[in-house]
Amino acid sequence: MLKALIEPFRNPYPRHLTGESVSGKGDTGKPKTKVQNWSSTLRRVWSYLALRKGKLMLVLLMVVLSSALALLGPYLIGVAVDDYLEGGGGQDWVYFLIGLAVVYTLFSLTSWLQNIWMIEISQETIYRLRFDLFSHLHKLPIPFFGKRQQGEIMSRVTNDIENVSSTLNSSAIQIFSSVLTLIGTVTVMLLLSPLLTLLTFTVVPLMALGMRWITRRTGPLFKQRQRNLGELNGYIEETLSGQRMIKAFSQEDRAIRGFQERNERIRLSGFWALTISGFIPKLMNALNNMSFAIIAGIGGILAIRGAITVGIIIIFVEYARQFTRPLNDLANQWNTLLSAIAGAERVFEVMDEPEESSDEQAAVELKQMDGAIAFEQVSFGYDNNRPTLNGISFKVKPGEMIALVGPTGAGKTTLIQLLSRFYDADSGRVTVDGRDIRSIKRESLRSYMAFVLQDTFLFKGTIRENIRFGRLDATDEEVEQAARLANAEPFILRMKGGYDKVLDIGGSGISQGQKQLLAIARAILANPSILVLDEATSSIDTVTEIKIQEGLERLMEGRTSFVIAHRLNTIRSADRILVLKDGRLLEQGSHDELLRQNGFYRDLYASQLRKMAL
Ligand SMILES: Nc1ncnc2c1ncn2[C@@H]1O[C@H](COP(=O)(O)OP(=O)(O)OP(=O)(O)O)[C@@H](O)[C@H]1O
Repeated sequence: MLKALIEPFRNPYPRHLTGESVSGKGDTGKPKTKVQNWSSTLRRVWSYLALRKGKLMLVLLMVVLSSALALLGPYLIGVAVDDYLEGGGGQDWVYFLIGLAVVYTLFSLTSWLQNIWMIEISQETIYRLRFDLFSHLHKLPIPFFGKRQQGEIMSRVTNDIENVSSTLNSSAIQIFSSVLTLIGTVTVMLLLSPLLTLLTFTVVPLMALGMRWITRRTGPLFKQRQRNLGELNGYIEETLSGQRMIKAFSQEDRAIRGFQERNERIRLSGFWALTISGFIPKLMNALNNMSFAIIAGIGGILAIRGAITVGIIIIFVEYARQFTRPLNDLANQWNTLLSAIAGAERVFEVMDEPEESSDEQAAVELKQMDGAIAFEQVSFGYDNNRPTLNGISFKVKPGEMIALVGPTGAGKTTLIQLLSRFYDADSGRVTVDGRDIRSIKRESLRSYMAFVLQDTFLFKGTIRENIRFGRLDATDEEVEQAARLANAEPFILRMKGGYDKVLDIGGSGISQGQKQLLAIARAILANPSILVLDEATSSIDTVTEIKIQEGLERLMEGRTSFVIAHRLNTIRSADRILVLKDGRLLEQGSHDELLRQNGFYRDLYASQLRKMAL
């Protein structure tokens, strides 16, 4: 009902043109205003707001008061005029003036109070919501992140929450106050003069028709402009992230031309959309003036006939303005409200994602781990129809070094994911020190493991902090000792600032090899019982490679290690090699044993040797 009433008054300017933030898939700038489940989303937003129920009631009281005071002001002016004309002689003017001053001061006070209290409530609500969302994200299982783009998740924590926040701050209260003002104005108008009220309303259908006529034309143009804008954003992102490639192939001019074409399309659609919608304020003004003319003209005749007073005409002129303002406000806030509810829904969608299944009731904390591992007939598939690992069985003694080899997609990484319980086996079991890993608390299991991956993640922070990530309570001395063992110290000390040098996100200022050395230092500090190494495939200079090798050997000493191996010398020195192909464990044994078997491994090894020789 409300929606139908305000629909024609909706602001045709999409919010990105008016500088407001939009929710949605971030870079496309496309607002997502489709709400799937209104009632449950609103109920959940309410459950957050209700934590400040008392304050909220005070805000609502202020809204009611300020709306009533907004009605009272013009009414007092009208009464004052009548009083003067009816021979009051003006003696009461002082009282009316004082009355008006009190009304408008109270109006400002109540508006100000509702504003600051609502800011307090909304900021606290958003603070809780953001916290709940972020902590929930950290409890979600790895497959959740595999299924979604990082940017999309980010947009929920930032854009969507921001959207809810800005709506709670202003729109929610404004909508409530607009509805009250609208109801109040119409009621008082009807009480004063039903005939004049009807006449004032004659312009409303005209306004609605005019707005509809214009927005029907501008709507598609704005949509077009939004699509063009999304396209341009995508293009900018693509060309910026592909800068190296563009420069390497001297494609700068082509990139600029591509930008120009898209930019031109936005200019054209924007020009027409804004030009046509520019008629709206003019139309509203003209019709407003028309309503004033009707009130003054017909009101004048009615006043001469004694049906109404001049004061009532003045009240009507003011109320007519007050009547169209909330209609416009409501129409403009409607988009914001829809977008915020959609944003809240997207936030709750993530919060409804099931957490990483909780540990079994009987799951235990490990006091220590020797590092004996067994896979017993383990099968697993990312999707149910296609097994990625099939009946894998092997045993590893504590301290053994196992090389995992096999063609790309064979299942090497998946096997490690099962060992660290990022995923659970569909059938069969994985044991550590003879205990099914499902009966060990995940956190406890992972605390005995460390990973040195190809793509070492470095945080924005000092080198010292980055190494300390391996064990947060390590002393400076322990951090430096780990860096020395990892062979990382010489390069750290050569850098300006040494251990206190601040690294950028992703460690953009240091080389691939140096990142690996830091990762090794981190793992040494963690002192794990089980170590997982994913050897770098990219070429690293020989000197760094020797340093990495030495660091790794020190790291692996006395620990059970799994190496996803690409280097021949690693493979050769492994205690045992597991050869995987198409999710099956094809062969296992030492390098010499496998060569003697004359099977798949021998072919793989021969092809590696050929590559090295080239
Ligand atoms: N998150 C995932 N969802 C669905 N399928 C996946 C997922 N991760 C890997 N796969 C698929 O599982 C199979 C095994 O992948 P896995 O990463 O374990 O192979 P790999 O032997 O480590 O390969 P590489 O040497 O290229 O890293 C592949 O077919 C891969 O496409």
